[in-house]
Amino acid sequence: MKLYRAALMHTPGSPFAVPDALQTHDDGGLLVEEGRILACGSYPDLRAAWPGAEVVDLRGGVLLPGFIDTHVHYPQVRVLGGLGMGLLEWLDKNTLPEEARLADDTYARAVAREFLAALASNGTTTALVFGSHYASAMDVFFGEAGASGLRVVAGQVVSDRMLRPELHTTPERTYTEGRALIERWHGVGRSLYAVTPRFSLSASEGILDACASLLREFPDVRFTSHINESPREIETVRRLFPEARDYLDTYERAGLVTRHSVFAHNVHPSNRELGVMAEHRCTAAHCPCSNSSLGSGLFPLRRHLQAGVHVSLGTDVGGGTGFSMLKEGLQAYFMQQLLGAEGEPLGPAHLLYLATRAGAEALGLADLTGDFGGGKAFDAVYLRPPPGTTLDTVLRHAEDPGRVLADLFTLGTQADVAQVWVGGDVVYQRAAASLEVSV
Ligand SMILES: Nc1nc2[nH]cnc2c(=O)[nH]1
Ligand SMILES: [Zn+2]
Repeated sequence: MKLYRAALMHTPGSPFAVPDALQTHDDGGLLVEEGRILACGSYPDLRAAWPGAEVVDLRGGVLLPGFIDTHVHYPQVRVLGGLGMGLLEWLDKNTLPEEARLADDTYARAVAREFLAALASNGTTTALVFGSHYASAMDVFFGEAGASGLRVVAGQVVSDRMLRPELHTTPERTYTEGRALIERWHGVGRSLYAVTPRFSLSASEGILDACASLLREFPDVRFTSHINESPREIETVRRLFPEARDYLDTYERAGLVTRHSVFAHNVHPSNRELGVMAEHRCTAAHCPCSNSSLGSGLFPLRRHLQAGVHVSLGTDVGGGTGFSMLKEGLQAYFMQQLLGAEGEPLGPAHLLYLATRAGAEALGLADLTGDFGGGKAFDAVYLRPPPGTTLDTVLRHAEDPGRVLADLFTLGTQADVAQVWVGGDVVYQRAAASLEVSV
């Protein structure tokens, strides 16, 4: 039994629903046994109640629940930085040529390792991962994900039009390869499967129906895709699906809008779409860095909240600008500021919730991870800025926990991530002298 001692913060509730959702302990303790949290509270109280527990002294930094990235592309880590393009040009010129390279398993393995290492070193402990178009690259990915210790929900991406021929499949292969991957990997270790048509623009009704068949056969499997990202994309989908009422309807008619569905972006939704999403309790994964970089638009967070649609956060690497969920939270804040009177004012508690607990809820994993509640897995990120950095200076002068959290989102980077745990296992440790001091 270990007692981790640090300043700690988490959001067991939603700050969009309750005013005191942020819980903090300046001198906090987390009691952990076999990777599970037994208790979370003030260190002196826990120390008195469990005097025999081994103390891990992490004072000087802040312990947060591990970040949960609900939209990130495994094959795109090497093509980050493709600036100056809108979505469709960016896919065509920057991204799809790289995705085709994952036909080679050796290449795919190197990319998978880089990708998983980047998640862990940024403090992300759970990710909903858009996969590769190649089934063999997904076998490689799930193998590497198991070795990394991270929680991943991932699936083979499927498309049968409008991309490039080597990335296209058929409804039949969608079903047979998807089924084989689910049987091999869903529920194995910390991995789950997500059925993943790329977007309706590149999917025939046949492909969407094959995806629905998989979901009917494996009801516990998750679903993810893109929606309502850029005006040109939306217009093309309208032309490709003349019968559909709107973009969501292309998925809805196939039976793909469920509690297990996570739709990335949704920057330009209609009120009807928001109503249906709320009714089916699916999630919009907001990706503010990507929406800014690709010029997709300003996410209408308030309209989602007013309609009752659940919202989580994603980095959308490589349309986004990196793996940091701290940066993503800050960009979400910026975009609501830029919306003026239509923006939803976000405080640090909202940013922490969006980066952690909201993702766990989106993925149906809120009983397992996303906050430090008793019985949950010890999935955590320890942020400790190197001495002399601006964040280090600012934190020394922060007057209350809310301000500490705001400072972490404003100034925190990958360099401030000192250690990361999943289920009590260390999955990342910054190269330095050991931070664990047992007393
Ligand atoms: N941002 C983003 N949008 C997409 N829509 C279809 N594919 C993609 C992708 O790879 N990135
Ligand atoms: Zn994406």
